[in-house]
Formats: sequence, structure tokens, C-alpha cells
Amino acid sequence: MRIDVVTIFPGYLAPLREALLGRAIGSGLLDVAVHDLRDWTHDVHQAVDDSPYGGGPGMVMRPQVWGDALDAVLAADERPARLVVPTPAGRPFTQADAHAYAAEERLVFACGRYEGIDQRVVDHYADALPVDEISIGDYVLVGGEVAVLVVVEAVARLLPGVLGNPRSAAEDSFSDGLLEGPSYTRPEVWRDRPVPDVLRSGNHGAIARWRRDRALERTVARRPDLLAALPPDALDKKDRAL
Ligand SMILES: Oc1ccccc1-c1ccno1
Repeated sequence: MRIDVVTIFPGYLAPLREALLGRAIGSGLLDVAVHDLRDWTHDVHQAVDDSPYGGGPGMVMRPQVWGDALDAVLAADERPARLVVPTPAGRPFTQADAHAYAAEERLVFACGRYEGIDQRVVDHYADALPVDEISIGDYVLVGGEVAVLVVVEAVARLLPGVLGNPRSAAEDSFSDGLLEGPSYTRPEVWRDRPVPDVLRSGNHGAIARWRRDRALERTVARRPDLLAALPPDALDKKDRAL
């Protein structure tokens, strides 16, 4: 997979080259290119934004600069790409999206700042390739770079060979529609708090049931919306008895 990121702060994307993602890049599982949007400005001030039509606070990122940048970046590789634009007004990014993006040959991320990117940029490219405006949560950031770090990590960890143990991704939170339950490791007792006995019993059936029950309890308590979204046959009789 190739990932391109266009931003006015390339340094914000440096963490992509650390740890797990850095190893994925080093081993050729992932190819990441970060581009400075200002490379496509032509004025002495390297202006990337301007005042909003209709008035209002803040500045809007100029379509000409983004058009020149995205034309150049998209033309740099013949693989079909999906353009992803993080924005607080976007559709919520989910684990299902991460799996879908992990199947793409190429992702191009446009990092907006200020009041966002002139809408005509998204409208223009949507005529030529898939374009997603996505949000990573109901809060407002200063720019899209942090959202790109989140999305790239969620996607890259699903690529074959990136995670040491492929079972980790298969047993993620959300993989069965529920939140993951609690986890424990040594010591057996820590500050007078013991590990639940069942986890040390060696009874794999009881352990699986206990873990499922804890995942259901946590999902009911923290994310009832996930339960409501489950398909009718997702919960068995024991689940419903909880
Ligand atoms: O708040 C933002 C500002 C710019 C680009 C993206 C965001 C955002 C907020 C939540 N998800 O994305």
C-alpha cells in the first residue's frame, strides 16, 4: 500500500516513521510519502488560505493550491487511490472503515487547517476518484494531521505482516461488534488485587464465557449504541441471559 499525505506541517507526520509503522515502512509493507502543500504555492508569502466568502471567522484553504498539489501527487503513481479528507464535519471513521482502507492500493490524505479546504476541491476530485470526508470523533482539532496519524495507524496495523500476531487484529475491540473486556498479566496479585480466578483455571470454555460476559457488560455500560447496531443473531441465549 502507498500512502501520501499533503500538509503544511510535514513534521507533524514524523511519528509515522516510528515503531510498528516505521518497521512496516522499512520492510516494504507500506510506502509513505509526505508532501508540503506550500511547495505548490507561487507567491512570495506562500499563501495557502484566504478569507471566507460570505464572511465569518477564520480562513479557508485555497482551491488553486490544493488542486495543483493533488494533481501532482495523484499523477505520481498509477495505482488507483482513495482521497481521504479528515474534517470535524466528516462521517465517523470506524474499524470497518479501517478494514476497508486496508484493502486499498493507495490512500491520499489531505490535511486541512483553519476553517477547512474550499469545498470545490472535494467536489472536483469526487468526479474522478473515491473521496471520503471523515471524522475521528466529536471534537475539534487544529488540523487534520493528528487525524491522519490515527487513521494510518488503524489501517496499517491491519495489513498482513505488520502485526507480529495476526490474531491480535482478529480479536480487536469491535471485531465482534463489542468492546474488548479487561486484560490481566503477572503478578497474580497486585496491591491486594488478584487476577480473576477463572483466567488462571485453564478451563478454556469458562475463560471464553467469562471474557464474552465482561465484553458484553462493558459494551452495555459504555457503548449501548454498538449493541443496538448488532445483527439480530449476534447474541446467543447465554449472552441474553447476562
Ligand atoms: O477538527 C479537525 C480539524 C481539521 C481536520 C480534521 C478535524 C477533525 C476533528 C475530528 N476529526 O477530524
